[in-house]
Amino acid sequence: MTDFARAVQDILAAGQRMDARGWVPATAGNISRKLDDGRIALTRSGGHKGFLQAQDIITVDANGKPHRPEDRPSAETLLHCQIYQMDPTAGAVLHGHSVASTVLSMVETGPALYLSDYEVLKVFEGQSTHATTVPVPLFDNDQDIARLATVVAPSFGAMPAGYIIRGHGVYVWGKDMPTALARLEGLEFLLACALERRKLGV
Ligand SMILES: CSCCC(=O)C(=O)COP(=O)(O)O
Ligand SMILES: [Zn+2]
Repeated sequence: MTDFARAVQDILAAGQRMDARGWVPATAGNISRKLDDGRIALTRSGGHKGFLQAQDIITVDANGKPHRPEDRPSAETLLHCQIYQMDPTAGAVLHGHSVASTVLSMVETGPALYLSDYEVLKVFEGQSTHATTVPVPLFDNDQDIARLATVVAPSFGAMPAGYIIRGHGVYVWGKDMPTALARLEGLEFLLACALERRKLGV
């Protein structure tokens, strides 16, 4: 099996898993996987990410240019390319639109959400104890993705859990698809906990 064929399998399975958890409503979300030759396999723009088929996965270069000019890659391709560029260890990127990330990022007006004292924090890079605080940067949403990328850029290096676009959703990555999925599950679990605590007022 080729690396591209494996990447297609990874992306289809990730889409189904994210859909099962309610993180990719309607046509929301996008998913990518870096290939051994440096190309990026990612989802086409539009379509439900829980029902992806092999033909819904295309390849772009490191700048987001599709290898086949007729292909229309995800509208957020540049954010995927930026992550691969800023973190050379990244092998997969996941973007979802969960209720918790959407609501919390609109309620919190500061520059970040802070997650403290949860055992699950250990799912993130470099974390070995619950007794810590992990910041999740918040960036205002922008339909100009290139401009949004320039706003996100200075925060790379300080984002062990990924980041959130306000009122939009999360970006998470990892060295491979299983690692990216584990981090997404960890972050979404913690955001759900934070949302519950806000509802309880504790
Ligand atoms: C209805 S979701 C709006 C677009 C978006 O935020 C998204 O994640 C999906 O865009 P894509 O072009 O990757 O399908
Ligand atoms: Zn989105």
